[in-house]
Amino acid sequence: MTITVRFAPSPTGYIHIGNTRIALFNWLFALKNNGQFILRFDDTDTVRSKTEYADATIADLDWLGIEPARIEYQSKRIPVYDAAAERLKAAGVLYPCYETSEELERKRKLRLARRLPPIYGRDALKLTAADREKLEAEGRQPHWRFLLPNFKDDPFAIERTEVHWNDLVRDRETVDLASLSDPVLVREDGTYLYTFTSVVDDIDMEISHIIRGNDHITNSGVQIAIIEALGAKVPDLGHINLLTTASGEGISKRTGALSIGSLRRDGYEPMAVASLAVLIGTSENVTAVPDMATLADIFDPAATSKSASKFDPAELDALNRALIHAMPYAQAKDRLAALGIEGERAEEFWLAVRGNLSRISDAAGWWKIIKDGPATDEQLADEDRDFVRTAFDLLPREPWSRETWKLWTDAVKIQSGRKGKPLFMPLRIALTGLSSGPELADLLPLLGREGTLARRP
Ligand SMILES: Nc1ncnc2c1ncn2[C@@H]1O[C@H](COP(=O)(O)OP(=O)(O)OP(=O)(O)O)[C@@H](O)[C@H]1O
Repeated sequence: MTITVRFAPSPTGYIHIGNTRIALFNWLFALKNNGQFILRFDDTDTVRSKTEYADATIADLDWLGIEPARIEYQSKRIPVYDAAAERLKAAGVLYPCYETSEELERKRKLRLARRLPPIYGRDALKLTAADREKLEAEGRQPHWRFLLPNFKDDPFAIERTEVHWNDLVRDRETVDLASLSDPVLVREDGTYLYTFTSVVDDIDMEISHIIRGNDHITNSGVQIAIIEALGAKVPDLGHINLLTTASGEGISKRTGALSIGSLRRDGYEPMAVASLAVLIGTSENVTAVPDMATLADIFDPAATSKSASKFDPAELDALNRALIHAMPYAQAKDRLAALGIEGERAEEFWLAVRGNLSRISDAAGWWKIIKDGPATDEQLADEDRDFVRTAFDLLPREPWSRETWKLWTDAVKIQSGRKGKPLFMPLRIALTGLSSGPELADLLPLLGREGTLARRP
């Protein structure tokens, strides 16, 4: 079987870490199974959907390393939905309703008062052709509901009807259709709802596995009924737990919080974001995975927990540092060049400083310290000034290597009687203007004898 998956966001805002978890689950599933990944924009809501958001989503996915085999826009596929809607109408399972929202609300209250479930009572099914003509003559346009199957001859009886599937993540899953209203699939203005367009596209695009957030579980029950009414095979389904903020709040595109764009601008590495977005809330250890192929090997949708998981940016910081600390120069090269860090010593510089960086952009500060002189954060204490001056007189001759620092400080130790922090810290401050940073053994060859002497207080 060809594996085809899709990520189907609505372009109504910038995708966030929660959406990204779903995009990545689909992408890794495709990678692992030699399948294809379709990006499909659910942009039928023409008021809220914006091209700018769709373009930003493509760019965000690209930054993460997700390259869709196809990009589809539902707004360009209306004739496909028209044809499928006609088929459901012809089969008698898509029926016109004329109630206004006020009328529906009144009926809902009446049902509650009668201790009936507050769902749509299917009154429209009782309308005759003459009733409908009359309503339309009054200027009412119908919206169309899908008749959920109730396996009884009497369509007015709402019997207990359960839909089951074996979820990739949650094992046996059940939705009781009797507790749901017949869903509206076509609005009064003829536009289609997501519940419908998504099913039609999943069939048309031969989606083999639908992997999405567990906010869609009820939808899935309804959609299975629609897929069956259209005579198609139900894809395998997997519902992934949702991510919340560190304080437990929901994440929505509407707020813009934890958007991929903002994480990228904050200097996080794509694989730090991907590692956390995929491994959080699973039984796997959360580690910084250096590339997608390795993440695909580790990835196991069945290991996902059923309850929501908190996305903590502090964890992202730790993963980001771990990736940078181990990052080869070749991988950082272009971004370092964009910071002005290039030339024959750039690689040596990178290897010296990467262990101290939280972001690649932090390298610029160290490059400046090496090129232009110490930072001004820390000043030498008066009592250390003479000690440092004398120490500089003991600097070894060139050529300089990683051993130079030890040679130098051994000599300084003998001459001054100082050791440990009282010996090293004043030298570090004189050389860098900071009280912490990369190994001085690595910095000395970069500074060279002349550059080091220039820092003599
Ligand atoms: N917090 C979340 N955690 C995990 N998955 C999520 C989260 N929010 C949405 N998703 C999933 O992202 C995919 C794209 O959904 P959609 O575009 O509707 O996103 P949304 O953020 O829920 O949208 P909106 O905020 O506009 O309502 C869906 O599979 C959905 O289940």
